[in-house]
Amino acid sequence: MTPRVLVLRAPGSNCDMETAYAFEQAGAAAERIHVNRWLEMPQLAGDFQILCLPGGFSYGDDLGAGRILGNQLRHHLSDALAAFRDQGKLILGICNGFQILVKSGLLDIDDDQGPAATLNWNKSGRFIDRWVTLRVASDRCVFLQGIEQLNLPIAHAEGQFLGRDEAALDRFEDAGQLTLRYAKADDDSRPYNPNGAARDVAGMCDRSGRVFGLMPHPERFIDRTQHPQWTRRPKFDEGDGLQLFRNAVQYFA
Ligand SMILES: NC(=O)CC[C@H](N)C(=O)O
Repeated sequence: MTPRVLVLRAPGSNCDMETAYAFEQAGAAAERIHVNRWLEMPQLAGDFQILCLPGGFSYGDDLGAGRILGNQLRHHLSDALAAFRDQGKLILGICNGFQILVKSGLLDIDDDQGPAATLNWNKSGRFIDRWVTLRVASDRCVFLQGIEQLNLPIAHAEGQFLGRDEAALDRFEDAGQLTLRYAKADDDSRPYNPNGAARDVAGMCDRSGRVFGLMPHPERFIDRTQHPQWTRRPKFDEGDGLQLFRNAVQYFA
């Protein structure tokens, strides 16, 4: 079966086309749909197997990155999203999409005291645009199956993952949710954790492993020529990000 992907657009999304392209390269059929169409017709998600929240600056990052779209999902599309999750489907949030997922309540972050983790401004207080090395830290996440290490670009201002306290981080860790971490690379002397994230977290999943959000951009490394050093590296076939999308497609095979 060819899974159908709903790539959700909102005012300020800017990675929706690349993300739809990445899913198509991996064998899915992707459609970009504006959030206002989904709000008019919540049942339209029933025709899709994967929901993807792409990167960008939804609603201009007003009130904090991802806050407004996260609230729209939480308050106006909660039934449609709960049905989507309960049917065993997949949800992926990339960069701004991760910020939206954190604020939407879909990542099993909230407890009886409210959200136990958030994405804060980068420690440097600046937007950071560079490549990072990542390692997969648990086998919980559907999207990361069979992947150990990745090289991907980041481009964000509000990407510092923080837990409410160490106990909250321990709970996520024990559940295998802190799946993707920034990692040291031998050939790179820059700080390996670019934004000061707690426990080097670059991405996390929900307890089922079917909802996943990450700050780096896998859709920006599909083809090997997208890597800044592709002519100097030993020959390789494809970008590191492609396998992540392929894993999502293969989940429905
Ligand atoms: N690339 C993106 O998705 C940017 C995310 C967000 N707007 C930030 O700057 O933090």
